[in-house]
Amino acid sequence: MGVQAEEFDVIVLGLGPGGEEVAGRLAEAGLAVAGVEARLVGGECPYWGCVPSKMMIRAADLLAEARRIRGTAGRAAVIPDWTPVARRVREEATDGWDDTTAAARFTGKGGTLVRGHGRLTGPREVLVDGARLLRARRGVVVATGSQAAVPPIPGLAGTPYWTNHQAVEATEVPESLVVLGGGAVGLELAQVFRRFGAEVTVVEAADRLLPQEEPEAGDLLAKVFAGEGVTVRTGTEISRVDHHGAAFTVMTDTGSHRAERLLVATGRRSDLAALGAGAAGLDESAPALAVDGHMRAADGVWAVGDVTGKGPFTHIAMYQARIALADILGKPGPPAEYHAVPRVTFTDPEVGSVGPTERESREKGLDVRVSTVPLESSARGWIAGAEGFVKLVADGNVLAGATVAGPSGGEVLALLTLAVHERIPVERLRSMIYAYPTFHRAVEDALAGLG
Ligand SMILES: Cc1cc2nc3c(=O)[nH]c(=O)nc-3n(C[C@H](O)[C@H](O)[C@H](O)COP(=O)(O)OP(=O)(O)OC[C@H]3O[C@@H](n4cnc5c(N)ncnc54)[C@H](O)[C@@H]3O)c2cc1C
Ligand SMILES: NC(=O)c1ccc[n+]([C@@H]2O[C@H](COP(=O)([O-])OP(=O)(O)OC[C@H]3O[C@@H](n4cnc5c(N)ncnc54)[C@H](O)[C@@H]3O)[C@@H](O)[C@H]2O)c1
Repeated sequence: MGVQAEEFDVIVLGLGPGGEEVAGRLAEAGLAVAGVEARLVGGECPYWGCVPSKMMIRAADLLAEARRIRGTAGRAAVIPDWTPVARRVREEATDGWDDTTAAARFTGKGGTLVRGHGRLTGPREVLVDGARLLRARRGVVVATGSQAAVPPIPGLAGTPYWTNHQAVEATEVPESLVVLGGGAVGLELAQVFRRFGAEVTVVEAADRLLPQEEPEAGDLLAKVFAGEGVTVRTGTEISRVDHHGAAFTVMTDTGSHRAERLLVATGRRSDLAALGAGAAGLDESAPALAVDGHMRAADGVWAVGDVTGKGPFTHIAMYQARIALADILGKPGPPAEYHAVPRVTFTDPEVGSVGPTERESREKGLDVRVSTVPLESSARGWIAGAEGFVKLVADGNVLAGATVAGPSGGEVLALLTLAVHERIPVERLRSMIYAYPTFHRAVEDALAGLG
């Protein structure tokens, strides 16, 4: 190839939450580590994902809470202003989409930051921007994450549609917005922009919102969204998108929707061919890199995070990073377990869930028992007038999965995540004392309902 290779112990390809964690800790352990990053050190989560979106949600939730004052605590005139939200996202969350601090964090640990697009050219070899060849004695950690998957809808390509990037970077609230996709990204952002005054329509191909979660969750969100003035179209196929002047037109099998902006939130994808996975002996036509319990994808190749397809969450990327790290350092602990993966959609009400849904449990042939109680069954839920529910799915005498929808649903979920993770018997959970009057007392009622 004619290019002199630079030698390292480990090359980490992609420095999102997963890659940054492995690379930083390996460097701290004294290994020679090259971290290759095409965009910003920190990845999707801090710059265009979890952190800025939750900052936007926090602001939108404050507006909603203020609007609840009427009839309960007096009167409040609520005047939304996006300026402080955009400022916080720019200044506090993302540093103006500048990763100087994050890069210094990595290099301060002794890592070598290599900026550019890396491509595997062998199991232990990465070529950056076609010019700089890196070779790893121990191996490569692939942590290249995922990007917005844009469906091949006629007319869509070439229009100035938004993905999560432009939505998070927005300095103004659009007058109107069509959101394609009723998953976590679409629903969280739809609710934010609606609460700040946009006319919002959500178009979801499946027959309900959040189709990967319990049907009760999607039904509840559809009801709440309708109450807030969001138009929800489920079971809807999009046939074409046009963009003329300052407006999009989204044509569907049930009618068309016009809006100033169009947000595509139809899932994520990892492009294994673009990172040269085949050169490392990996199947680059697969949707994700297959890994074993210690994150090994092949001899001398580990993979962590979204690219593994085990759950597109920052907590999964960081969990896997710790496991890969131990394996690379020759101190492997227990293999990864995925029976108790928690996930939270930060809509209001929040939907937190862990383990399989009822349907998935039945498909797996588990000994399924189900109990669902409304959140109002807890005194606090009733006092707060909170909409939501707790749904438990038991497999015999242990919980396989659970969903909590309501205020702080993701926080209440913690006790159920522990129960599922540790396979605590239902009888033992029933014998526990639940503080009065908390939202989580609904869990006690739901346990009683398991029979
Ligand atoms: C709007 C939104 C909100 C979200 N909210 C949450 C949330 O609340 N909670 C949660 O747990 N998760 C959330 N997620 C998901 C979370 O952001 C991801 O699961 C997480 O960022 C994945 O981390 P990762 O390390 O696998 O990869 P990423 O964060 O995707 O980072 C991968 C990095 O690799 C770089 N890269 C890719 N290919 C190459 C290459 N060939 N060469 C060099 N560099 C490369 C990229 O530039 C990127 O910086 C959200 C996602 C979105 C889009
Ligand atoms: N709070 C969180 O932890 C959080 C927040 C945001 C995103 N994420 C993760 O990031 C990932 C990506 O989120 P997402 O919401 O983009 O993906 P998703 O897969 O969760 O949802 C995408 C939705 O788009 C629908 N869809 C697909 N093609 C469509 C089409 N042509 N027309 C209409 N609808 C279509 C799907 O049926 C699905 O409901 C998710 O897996 C999510 O878990 C997590």
